This record gives sequence, structure tokens and C-alpha cells, in this order.
Amino acid sequence: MREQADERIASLDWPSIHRALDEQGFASIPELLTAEECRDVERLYGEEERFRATIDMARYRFGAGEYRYFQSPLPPLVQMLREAFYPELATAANRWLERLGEEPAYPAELGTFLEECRRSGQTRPTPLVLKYEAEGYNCLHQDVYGDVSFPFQVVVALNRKDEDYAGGEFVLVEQRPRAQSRAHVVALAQGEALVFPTRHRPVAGTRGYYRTTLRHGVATVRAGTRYTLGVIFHDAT
Ligand SMILES: O=C(O)CCC(=O)C(=O)O
Ligand SMILES: [Fe+2]
Repeated sequence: MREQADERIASLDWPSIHRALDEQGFASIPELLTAEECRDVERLYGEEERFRATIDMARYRFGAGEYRYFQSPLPPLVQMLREAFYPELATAANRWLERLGEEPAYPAELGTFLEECRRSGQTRPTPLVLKYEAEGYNCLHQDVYGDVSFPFQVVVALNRKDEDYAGGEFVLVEQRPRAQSRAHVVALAQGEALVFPTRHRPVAGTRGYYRTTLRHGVATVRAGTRYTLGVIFHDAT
């Protein structure tokens, strides 16, 4: 049996994850969750009482599909992922602020950060499970739910591309100042996680760093059903 997810996160090659974040803005972590853990989270989707809200994406013109925000307390695995990722990502977040000439702002612990969310009226948990059936997609967006936001989020693929579904690539579009946008397309394997920027990232230019704006979404699922777990660190109003 593999160690607990938090121990797996602690023993990741963080120097290379930080390098990937700095150089390309995002980092993928293959096999973060086991197939069994993925199935367990996917199965939770059917247990309505675990969720505080269900969103029909078409209704808001967010895309085609459905997602559910977990109720508090979060399932232990989801809570563990949120807590275990946070400190390393806070380090990267503060480094990015410094690159843009700003003061470090993110506390070292998730609990302290969530306290800030609470003071700003953001008390509702944001981790979610998304489900897309054939022809489903997720329009490019940013997940911001109030004044306080954390600059990274994590998505984990819960089922198998090319077996359980086809298409459905994760898409990150980067809008550069006074230039055309650039797309990054990531096909995630089951259990693989992707850390990506919520809103912005610093990019090295000839005269220091400049800021690009990122939006993410999902390309059309051609067949089958695709499930993902989204771990957002800031809570919502
Ligand atoms: O389903 C996906 O891959 C995208 C999920 C998403 O938008 C998110 O986790 O914020
Ligand atoms: Fe999102």
C-alpha cells in the first residue's frame, strides 16, 4: 500500500515543481492519487448530502456539465490535499509577489489563510468535483470568489482518458500584455494533478518581470464521462 497522500505530497520533488511553476506557470504531478482514491472521490459525487451546491454549467453559460462544491467538513482526502499543498504553494506565491515588486502576503499555513478568508466574509468551502458527459466542456474562466484569493489551484483527473472518456483536455490560456494569447493544453492521466495559476503569473522579460493573465477551461469531451477534483484554496462568500 502507498503512503498517505500528504506524505506523498511532502516527498515530491518540490525543487523541480517550483522550477516548472516559475518557468512555465504550471506543474503536473503524475500519479498523485491512486486509482482507488480516484474512484472513491468519483463515487462521492453521487452522495448529494456531501455537497453544499450543485451547479448546472449550461444554466450560467459556463459550459456543459455539472459540478458540486463539497460541504464542510471536507472529505478527509480532500482536506489533506488542501492542507498538504498549501505551504509549498504559499512559498511560490510569495516568490511571485516579490518578482512583481510586492510584499509577501501569504501565511505559511492554510488555517491562517482561511482565517483571512473568513474575515473577508468568505466562509464557504470551494473544493469541488466536476462531471462532464459527451459534448461537455468548461469555458475559459478564473475561480475567484471574493477579495481574498490564492494564486494557485490544483486539479486532479479522477478517471481515465481514452478509456472512460475521449477529448476533454485541460486548457490554460495565457493573455500577455499587448500581445496575442498563448494556449497550453494538458491531457491528464488518472490520478495526475496539475498545479496552475488562478489569475496571473510573473514572466521574465528583458526589463524585469511582467504579469500575464490566465484563464482555464476544458475542451469538449467527445465520448464517455470525465470527472475531476478541483482544489481551490480560498473559500467563497
Ligand atoms: O475539469 C477540469 O479539468 C477543470 C476544473 C476547473 O475548472 C477547476 O478545477 O477549477
Ligand atoms: Fe476552474
